[in-house]
Amino acid sequence: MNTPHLSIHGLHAGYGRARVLFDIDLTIDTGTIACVMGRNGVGKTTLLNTIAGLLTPTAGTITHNGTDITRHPPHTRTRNGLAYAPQGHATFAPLTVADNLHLAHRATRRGGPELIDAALDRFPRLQPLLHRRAGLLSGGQARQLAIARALVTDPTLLILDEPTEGIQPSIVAEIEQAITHIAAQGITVLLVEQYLDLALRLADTVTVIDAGRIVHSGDRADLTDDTAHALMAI
Ligand SMILES: Nc1ncnc2c1ncn2[C@@H]1O[C@H](COP(=O)(O)OP(=O)(O)OP(=O)(O)O)[C@@H](O)[C@H]1O
Repeated sequence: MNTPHLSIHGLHAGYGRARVLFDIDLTIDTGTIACVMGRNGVGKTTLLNTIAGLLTPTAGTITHNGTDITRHPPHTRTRNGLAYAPQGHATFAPLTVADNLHLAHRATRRGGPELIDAALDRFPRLQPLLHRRAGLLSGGQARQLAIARALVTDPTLLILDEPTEGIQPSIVAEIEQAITHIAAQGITVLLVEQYLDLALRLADTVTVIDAGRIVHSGDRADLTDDTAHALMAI
């Protein structure tokens, strides 16, 4: 039996008086890929931001690796092995690819320089671009850099918000392969993904959110593609 790596209980969150998430319960086992799905604006990014510590929940608890991190600031969560690649191009545009990786690596003080080599092995497309400014990368290259930046912090939990959004198919396939390898290394992956087919290929568990509440949560293996499509059409 797997050990729960991330446990969320009774989580409520929002922005001021705008309440967005209601009573979220979610448990993710070590080394599995959990996919959170739902239509635009249902609260997926809000959930990830709350887990990463960018937003303080109004109620509930978040436990990572056995530690209650609900009130921990984001940098403490990162030092304890949580890495977050947010939506969009989460890189420092004026810095080179190499400097982006070194900066992220130094910030956490977890592991040695071999982490940078390992991240580049995972995304070989970045290797010849090491001296290019991140702001000059294509959308797909920037997305790979954002995930590589998360990887060099030596995470035990990798959180990815729509890693394939707006990206050409060949790079989507590379990102899919990288996520599979990352989980096979024992890293737990929490993924928000709008592209249903990709999500269903990658996921061990699927959680569907609608209007800030979980409307489905379970093993991917127990979900037929038809049911998945029906859930996403809610
Ligand atoms: N900073 C903010 N201040 C106020 N309201 C916000 C803020 N960010 C998001 N919201 C609102 O919270 C709700 C949930 O947004 P969220 O980004 O979490 O949804 P989502 O499911 O990730 O959608 P998408 O797929 O479009 O990213 C939406 O109604 C959104 O307008």
